Amino acid sequence: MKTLVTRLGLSEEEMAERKQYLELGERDCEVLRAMNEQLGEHGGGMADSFYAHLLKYPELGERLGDHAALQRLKQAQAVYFRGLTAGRYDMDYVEDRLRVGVAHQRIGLDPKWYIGAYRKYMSYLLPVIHDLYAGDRERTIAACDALFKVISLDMGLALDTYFEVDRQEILRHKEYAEQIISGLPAGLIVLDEQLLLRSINPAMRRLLDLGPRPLAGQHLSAVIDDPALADKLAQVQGGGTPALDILIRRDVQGEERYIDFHLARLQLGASHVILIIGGDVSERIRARAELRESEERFRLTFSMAGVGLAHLSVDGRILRSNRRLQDILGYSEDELRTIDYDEITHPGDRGKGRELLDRLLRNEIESFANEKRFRHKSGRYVWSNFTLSLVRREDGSPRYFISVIEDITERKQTAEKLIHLAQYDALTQLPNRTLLQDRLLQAVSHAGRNRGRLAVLFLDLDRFKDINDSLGHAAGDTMLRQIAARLSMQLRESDTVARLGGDEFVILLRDVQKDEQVAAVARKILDAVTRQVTVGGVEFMPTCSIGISIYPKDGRDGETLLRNADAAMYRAKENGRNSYYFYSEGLNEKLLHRLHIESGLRHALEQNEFSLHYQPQVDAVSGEVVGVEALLRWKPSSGAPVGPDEFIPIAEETGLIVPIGEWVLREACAQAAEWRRDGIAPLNLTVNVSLRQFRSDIASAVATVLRDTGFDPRSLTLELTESVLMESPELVEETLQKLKALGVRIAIDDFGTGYSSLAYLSRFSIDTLKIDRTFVLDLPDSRDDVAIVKAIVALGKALNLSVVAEGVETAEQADLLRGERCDVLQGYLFGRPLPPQALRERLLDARAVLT
Ligand SMILES: Nc1nc2c(ncn2[C@@H]2O[C@@H]3COP(=O)(O)O[C@H]4[C@@H](O)[C@H](n5cnc6c(=O)[nH]c(N)nc65)O[C@@H]4COP(=O)(O)O[C@H]3[C@H]2O)c(=O)[nH]1
Repeated sequence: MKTLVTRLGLSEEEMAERKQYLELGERDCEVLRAMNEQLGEHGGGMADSFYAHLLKYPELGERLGDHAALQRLKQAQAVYFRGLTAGRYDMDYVEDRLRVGVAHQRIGLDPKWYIGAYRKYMSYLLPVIHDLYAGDRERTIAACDALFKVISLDMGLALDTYFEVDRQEILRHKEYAEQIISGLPAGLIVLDEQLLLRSINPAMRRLLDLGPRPLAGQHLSAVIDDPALADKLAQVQGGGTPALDILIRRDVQGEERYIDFHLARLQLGASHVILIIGGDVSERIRARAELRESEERFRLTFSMAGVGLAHLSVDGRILRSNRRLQDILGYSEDELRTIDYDEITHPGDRGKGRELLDRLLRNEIESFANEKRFRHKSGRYVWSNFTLSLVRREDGSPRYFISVIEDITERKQTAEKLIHLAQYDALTQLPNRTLLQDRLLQAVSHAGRNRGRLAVLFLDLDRFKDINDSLGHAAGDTMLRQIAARLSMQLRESDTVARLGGDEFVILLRDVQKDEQVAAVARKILDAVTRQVTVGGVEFMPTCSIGISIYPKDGRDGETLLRNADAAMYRAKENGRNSYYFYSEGLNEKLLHRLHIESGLRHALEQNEFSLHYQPQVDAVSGEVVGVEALLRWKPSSGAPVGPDEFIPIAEETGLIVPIGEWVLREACAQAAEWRRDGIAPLNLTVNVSLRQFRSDIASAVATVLRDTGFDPRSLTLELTESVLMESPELVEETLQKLKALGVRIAIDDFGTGYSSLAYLSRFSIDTLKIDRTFVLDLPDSRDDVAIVKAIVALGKALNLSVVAEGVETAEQADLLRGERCDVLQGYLFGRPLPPQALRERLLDARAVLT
């Protein structure tokens, strides 16, 4: 109550002022006090009649409550009436009055009822007063006047209470509304018709960055000055549109902000207000812009991507495709829409990835990739790296697939080429050693499982090195290609012909039953190879040697089979070339021995392991030594001497004979020159020249040696075998002419053992024929040999050639040869090949005997 008193400003002074204004003085108080005592007996009746009147109005009845409440009210009313005329109107009185006012206001007793009740009180009291003062006009008027004054004071207080309580109520509502408005997340401005701000909430202040400054009464343009808004406001003012939306971009503290304003008109009686509700939608706008941007980015990435991209429906139709995919597959976007991938997938790749696709659909993997071939519109196939991923809806159900197709055709082709290069021989296109080993492995394990047999044929061309050396590599290559083609034609699909390198080929025959069968194939191959080839304009009759090993008896793995076939091939070569040979145990030892010799030979020259022996040649008639034949000896530092019959063919094959032969020539010429200087009569020096040497520009080698040693060319005879002369006639003729031009003589060794025609004897400028010792051996007993010897000597005489017989071991042989007019004899009968010193002594001795 004290608060109410304070709020109403009812201080002592105020009350004094009110009383003064109502002219309520002490005299009135005395009148009222005097009356109060006499009114005492009317208190109850007054309250009864008062309430009886009130209860006539049902609306009031409800408010006054039940009987008990009514009794309490009546008593309170009686106290009130007594207080009214008690004559003490101090602050306690004021509080009492206010209390009653508050109680009335609370039960909803409007002032009209209150004032009406006073009227009832007054109407009751006036006759009572009249009776009380028994017509004393002055006292009656004084009492009524005092009563009016105090009632007016009371009413004033009651009305103040009503107003104040109402005001408080209104203030509470207002505060409530303001709390709601200021708590709103949306900004709110209320404008009057003149667009002056009535209120603005904190959210709007924040939106517009206005701070706390007072704004009420200011024009809207002071806070938002935007023509678009002004335009919309005009529409809302006009009343045509009840609500409008507008988006405004503002710069707030350097930051771009978007505010969505919602304008509404609110009619309040005859006037109206305008509500502006605003919200910051920057995030939404930004998100939308970002989404648009990202969609644009995606669109660009999709269409410009360097790989083929497509969106596929869950049932596999192409919904959308990019440019690259259209290029890769050769279809337009519209055409692709009518195609599903399966249709254009290579039949061999169709089921590929099915399991992965199921896993993708079951959400076990996010994507998968595999390599597939797709049919280009032109019909050709394109190799692709195909990746598929799945885009799902929010509920997890499949929405569409994204496929990425990368054209890897070129990469695949390169890889295939590389594989081909790695497995095939570039020159002949035959499988190379790697692929052969693979096939061997397969064949061996297949044969092992099926108790089968297979054959490995190791083939080496005879004298291929000579072709390479004399005609060059291009010619050699042509030859190899031709041989490769011939070999391939001889074999079945299931067999393999491989080239190991150089002139070595290997043939793998599967499912062979008997050795005869293999031998038949080997013969067929020999026949196929031995057919004339024209290489570099020169005609050749190639031959080859074949070594054969059989699984399982000659080896249980590819490597052993190859090694043993190789060993057998060497044996075939030793057997006279153009033949085949089956591997047998012990062959490897021979091969090892051969390899041993070969490696020893490579160092023999520099290790000074060679020496020369000289075998005398005597005049058949006088018995005088007229010449010597230089014969090569090799004593490896690490072992026993090796005979020339053994190492010369190897030196020949490996080409080592060229430097070795040159050494022989130089050594022999130097030796003979030395003997000459020692005073030994001029001797004819015979030096053997092999085919290989002959081809390697022998003429210039001889010229150099002769110049260096100063040996007389006319005393030098080069001994060639018939096989040298069987070489290409042009080459032989040209070389022989060069040699003749140097002044050296030419002898044919082993005459009669070869197959060549006799024509070359006259065609080439041959000086000497040497009768092979095989014809001498059985003289004079063998009539055939006697006949041959006679024929050779006769031929030599007819062609004006000197004839030498070698291998003369007995006097009978010598007699017969002498009798046939053979010119020179050579053999153990006249002397074995001797080291230079021994020979020197012998020659010096002979000279001593002669002199
Ligand atoms: N049974 C028997 N043999 C006799 C008799 N008189 C000589 N001989 C042997 O017969 C061979 C004669 O040499 P060839 O026919 O040119 O046969 C030579 C020749 O073809 C080759 N050779 C030797 N030295 C050289 C060389 O420096 N260069 C080349 N390219 N080949 C050579 O090696 C072959 C063998 O030479 P050698 O072992 O020294 O064997 C020599 C010699 O020792 C005889 O009365 N009875």
